[in-house]
Amino acid sequence: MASPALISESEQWKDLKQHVSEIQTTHLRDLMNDVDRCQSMMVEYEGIFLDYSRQRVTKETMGKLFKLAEAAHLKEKIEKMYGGEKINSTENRSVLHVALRAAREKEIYSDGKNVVPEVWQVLDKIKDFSEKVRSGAWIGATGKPLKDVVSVGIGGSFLGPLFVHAALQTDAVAAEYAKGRQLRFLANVDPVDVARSIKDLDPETTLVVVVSKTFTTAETMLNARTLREWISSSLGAGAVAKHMVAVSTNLPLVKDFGIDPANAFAFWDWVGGRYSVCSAVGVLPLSLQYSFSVVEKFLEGARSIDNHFYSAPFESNIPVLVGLLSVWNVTFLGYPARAILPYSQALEKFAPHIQQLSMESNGKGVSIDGTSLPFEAGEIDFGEPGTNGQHSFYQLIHQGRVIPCDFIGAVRSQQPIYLKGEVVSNHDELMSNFFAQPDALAYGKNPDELLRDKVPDHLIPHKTFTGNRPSLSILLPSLSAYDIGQLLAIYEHRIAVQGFVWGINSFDQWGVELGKSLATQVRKQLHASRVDEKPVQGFNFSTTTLLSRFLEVSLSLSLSQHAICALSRV
Ligand SMILES: O=P(O)(O)OC[C@H]1O[C@H](O)[C@H](O)[C@@H](O)[C@@H]1O
Repeated sequence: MASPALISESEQWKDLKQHVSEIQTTHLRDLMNDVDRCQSMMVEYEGIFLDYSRQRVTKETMGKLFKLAEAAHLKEKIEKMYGGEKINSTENRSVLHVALRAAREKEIYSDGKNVVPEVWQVLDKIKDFSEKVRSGAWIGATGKPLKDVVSVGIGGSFLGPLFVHAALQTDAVAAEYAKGRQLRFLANVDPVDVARSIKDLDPETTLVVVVSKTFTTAETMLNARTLREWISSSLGAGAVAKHMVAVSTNLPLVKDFGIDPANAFAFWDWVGGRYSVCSAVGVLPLSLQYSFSVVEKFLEGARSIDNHFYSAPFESNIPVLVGLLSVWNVTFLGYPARAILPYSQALEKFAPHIQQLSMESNGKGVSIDGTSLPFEAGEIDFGEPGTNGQHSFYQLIHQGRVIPCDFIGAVRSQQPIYLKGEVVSNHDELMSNFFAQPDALAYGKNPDELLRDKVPDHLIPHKTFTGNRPSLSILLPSLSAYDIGQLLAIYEHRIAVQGFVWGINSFDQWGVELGKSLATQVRKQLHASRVDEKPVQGFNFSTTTLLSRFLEVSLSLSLSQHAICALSRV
């Protein structure tokens, strides 16, 4: 029998819908008393411990979710992805970020061609180039070694590498390799970001890596031209060849830009931007900073999860479990958001990366066949490292809106401190919160308990915690490059699981196009008004008013003065 066009028409979906009312009668306070249930909701893989007992699910719910996964052909979809089928059907592309971290001898095909050899060709090239730069064998135009790197890119060409960089910065092994070197990122087209990214850097000792899958992204290309100007105005146009390299799928445009194709690092259209951190997009800048050997460990970590995701039964498959739980929370329980709460400062850029990964992948309103979805897909991701978040937005999570939370912690700190005379080490202090918060959310505090605590009557409603707020906990052994690779891959695959079950295309992003094309119209208008004093036209009343005001106030600055201002500040 053919599958229904929409997963929401399946019996398994309807069954879960009905099951919601049963779950609504439960409270986590009671569910947590069932040790057998809790035990069944703990999974371990290579020292990564997942505890999802604080989700609003019973064993029966999980059984129904596994049946839903079957109805959605989850296993087949995963196999299609790994098999290089063009599952990104609106762009007619394979989705093969798993090939980016495949072992050298592995075979993964796209369009009938094993892509692994070319992946390793680029990885070998990165290893060779990064070793040359790091050892001083590759020198700048004035003969000095290049110790600083500015990686210019935005979106998927920025957020993943930034997350990994932030995480490796305090890892003892990685930090040792990074001594005396700096890695910075330039993403925003805001000239303020240009100024920040090159503050106190010397073009003579700086290498600029332009990272853009398409090599057409307006922000990145203007930033790249700006840094090209920064280099050539100081060292001469000939210096660009020694101080600028590129990562892209569009090598002809790299050449047109003036970067020697020999210094271009390729990737392929079967790598989505937000899934590209394991391509040269992340591997090149990170290898320049931390050495290829460290980054290779990161790739190996991601690979271990790729194998786990592909082969583990759903009941013990971490990405599948957390993906199904998110589908349950978003679509069946109606919780629109998810908080990413790493109890680790090293993971401070994890939530921003997951925001793009998740919201650009699953923020869709139609099924893969183009049918409007009669249910909500995608979720609002946000987060901050604990404990900072506790002193900020946790109030809302405890007593306001219900937001399923991901608590992420590590057994070992990257930077342990134990002060003599303190009750616990600094890491144990941090982790006390990691263990306490999920129970506070699950159990809450009821009026009877407050009465027993002699809380005055008028404060009881204010001090009551309803509890029954779902969370899951992921405890990693440590935060080495390997662990970071694993964490990344868990979330990449989790998001794919969600999209596969919802029946959407998680690998396109048409929703970002409209704003871009309207910006092109505005850009033309700004140019015409500033250079030829043309009036604002073709926009609605509000935009015309706002644009005219912007132009009137700033028109006194001519275009050339703008250029001078920007460059002098640079
Ligand atoms: O790497 P690029 O081609 O410069 O693209 C950078 C980013 O811009 C686009 O608008 C997409 O929304 C992102 O998915 C992409 O990562």
